[in-house]
Amino acid sequence: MTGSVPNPHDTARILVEALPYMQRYDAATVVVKYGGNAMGDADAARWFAQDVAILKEVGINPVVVHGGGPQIGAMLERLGIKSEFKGGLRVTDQATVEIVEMILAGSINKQIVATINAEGGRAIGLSGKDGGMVKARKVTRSMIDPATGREEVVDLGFVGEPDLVDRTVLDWVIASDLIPVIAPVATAVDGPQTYNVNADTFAGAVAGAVNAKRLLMLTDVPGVLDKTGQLIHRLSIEEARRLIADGTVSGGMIPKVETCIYAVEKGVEGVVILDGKTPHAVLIELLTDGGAGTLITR
Ligand SMILES: Nc1ncnc2c1ncn2[C@@H]1O[C@H](COP(=O)(O)OP(=O)(O)O)[C@@H](O)[C@H]1O
Ligand SMILES: CC(=O)N[C@@H](CCC(=O)OP(=O)(O)O)C(=O)O
Repeated sequence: MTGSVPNPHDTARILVEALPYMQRYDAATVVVKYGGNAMGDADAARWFAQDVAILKEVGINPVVVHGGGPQIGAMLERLGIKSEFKGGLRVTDQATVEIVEMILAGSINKQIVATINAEGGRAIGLSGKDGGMVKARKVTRSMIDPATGREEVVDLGFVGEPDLVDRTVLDWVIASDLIPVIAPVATAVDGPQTYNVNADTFAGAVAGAVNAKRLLMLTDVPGVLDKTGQLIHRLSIEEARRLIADGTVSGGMIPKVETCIYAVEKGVEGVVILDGKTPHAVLIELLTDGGAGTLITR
């Protein structure tokens, strides 16, 4: 940022240009999934926090769901705990789930809350456990074993997917001047066991439950890329499914695109996968013509 003072006329023009967008999203809920790879440096964290605080201030209701995959990975490595991903999901034993909760619901959640608050917002940190918001069931996946070529069921341990979302607490928070910031850990449907939930999947479940108008998925790539590395600007659900099936979409992008499909089917009007490291990505996407990334719609 330069230190130059903006011309007041330019500021007024910018605000007027944003007016139709503010009206379009007035009182709407927008779920923003803030991926661990999108978090970047202190400047990027501040831009994100400013965007979220401004949205709330102009009458839009942001709900932040955050990840932290790389940060969990770094802590597991420091502790000498081996970790592997299968189909984009972290295999999670009891020791790992304890670290996952510590990093997600602890340090990262509080860091995001503190940064939003430092920018004048009023954020409150929650996890899927709070208020019984999200109950998870164990994920079962069958995958092709590369060694044998045979399909087999893989046990991912304490990896869950949202089974029930109770929106009661979220509704209270959304109706207040608080901005909810949610870590993707949940309890089991049938007891207090902690489950590690992929943050994309979690964000999709929350967006569906609160009838969000938009779901923004902030990551570290410009959006969904085709086989030649070019950005795909728009995708239908069918096209998105095809990209997963033919392997164009792989790794961490799989749960992201699956989530987009789920959210659109649940009635979210549009889901956008975009680069969260570009300055003010959220504001530009919602309040200007300059939206970037991949828009997935019906
Ligand atoms: N077709 C694709 N287009 C874009 N990214 C892809 C694609 N296939 C796989 N990826 C990978 O998915 C990653 C994003 O997922 P992930 O690392 O889980 O991000 P986040 O932490 O933001 O959730 C990208 O950095 C990229 O390496
Ligand atoms: C089951 C599973 O894979 N959980 C994820 C939760 C965090 C996450 O999803 O973070 P990002 O959004 O930064 O990728 C993990 O353990 O890394």
